[in-house]
Amino acid sequence: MTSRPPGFGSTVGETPPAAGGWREGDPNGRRRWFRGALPGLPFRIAYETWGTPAADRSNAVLVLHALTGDSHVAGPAEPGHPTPGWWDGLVGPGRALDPARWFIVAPNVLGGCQGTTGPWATAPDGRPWGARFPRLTVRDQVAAEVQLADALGIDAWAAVLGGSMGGMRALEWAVSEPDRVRALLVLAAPAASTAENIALASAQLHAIRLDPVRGLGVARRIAHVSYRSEPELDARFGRAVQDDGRFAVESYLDHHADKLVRRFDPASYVTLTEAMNSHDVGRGRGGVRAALRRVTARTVVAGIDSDRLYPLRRQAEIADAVPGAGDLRVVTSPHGHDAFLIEVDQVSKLVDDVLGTG
Ligand SMILES: CC(=O)SCCNC(=O)CCNC(=O)[C@H](O)C(C)(C)COP(=O)(O)OP(=O)(O)OC[C@H]1O[C@@H](n2cnc3c(N)ncnc32)[C@H](O)[C@@H]1OP(=O)(O)O
Ligand SMILES: N[C@@H](CCO)C(=O)O
Repeated sequence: MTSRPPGFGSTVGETPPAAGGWREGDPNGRRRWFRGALPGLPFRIAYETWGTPAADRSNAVLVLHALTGDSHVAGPAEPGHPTPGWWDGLVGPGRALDPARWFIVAPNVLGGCQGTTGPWATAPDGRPWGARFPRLTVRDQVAAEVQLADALGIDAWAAVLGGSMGGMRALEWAVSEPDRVRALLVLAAPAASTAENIALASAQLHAIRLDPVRGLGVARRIAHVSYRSEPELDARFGRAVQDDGRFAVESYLDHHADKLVRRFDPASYVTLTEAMNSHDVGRGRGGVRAALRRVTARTVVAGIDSDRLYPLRRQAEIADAVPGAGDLRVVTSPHGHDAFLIEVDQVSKLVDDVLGTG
């Protein structure tokens, strides 16, 4: 964790949280908070759980969300939370994550804006953190989640599951805390963010620094193109033009931008994007391959055949280096990176295999 360079984010973090943000309160009666501290950063983590912990906590599964996700893995849209659970189809009786068997824990990431401490929150001096919020790494985020596990009495997770940014944290958990992760699913995530990932993020960060609110919309448009595949966009929208004169694909991106701006904090988006840029499990550990050899979890690594953000070779690298990981698993989908949210049947099968319930 480092403080920001002088001048960083002069326009970032001064915006009030967007109206309707799911930052406070307990709208679904399941959200809980844990208070912890990293050096210079007292924090709270909002989390939701499903199911009942076994006396020895041996049935605990950690589910980690992606960039704009949160603790609401399952359940309907709610007041203040305009989207249903992001893996709603995976949680429930008879589903891959059955609360009758598993104690499912889903925290909102450190630096996020859906209940957990982020730049939107109040600093110890009583003023909003804003642009003073420390720069976080994925390792800091996992360190905070380790404190949550300690508080819940979970010595080792039966499984840690994550897609995209959640997959980065899942992998970091398995590398930094190998004794505490018995099984691991890394889905559509890399061992380290690549030059292209950082380049795409750079354009998004510049947009937000120019104008936090409109910039967040631009950032989402840039990002969303990378979340879908070129053939899909072509097949769905082609060159169609709407009555209002916009290309249909422009209108589609406008829609996703508007939705995100209404529910997400620009400064959190910056914090989380910078954390993803920091992601490199090999840093200070002798490189990626050496770091991945630390993993002792029963591991399933999966990618999506149409993912252009984290192409399959990024997951092949992980599957190749993690001891006993076996072959890379491939989710077949036209939808690109977002398939980790969309292809519920295929992802359920992966979760079954990780949990040994398939
Ligand atoms: C990790 C996380 O979990 S984040 C939380 C969930 N994720 C998000 O909200 C991220 C943003 N959304 C997405 O990434 C995707 O919508 C997913 C992955 C959730 C779902 O993907 P899909 O089912 O393929 O939805 P798709 O991307 O086609 O978007 C559908 C929306 O676009 C709208 N849309 C489609 N075509 C157009 C168009 N030409 N003009 C305007 N809007 C359009 C639809 O009306 C629909 O709107 P709604 O979501 O408000 O109902
Ligand atoms: N749609 C996903 C993509 C990033 O993985 C999100 O918004 O979190």
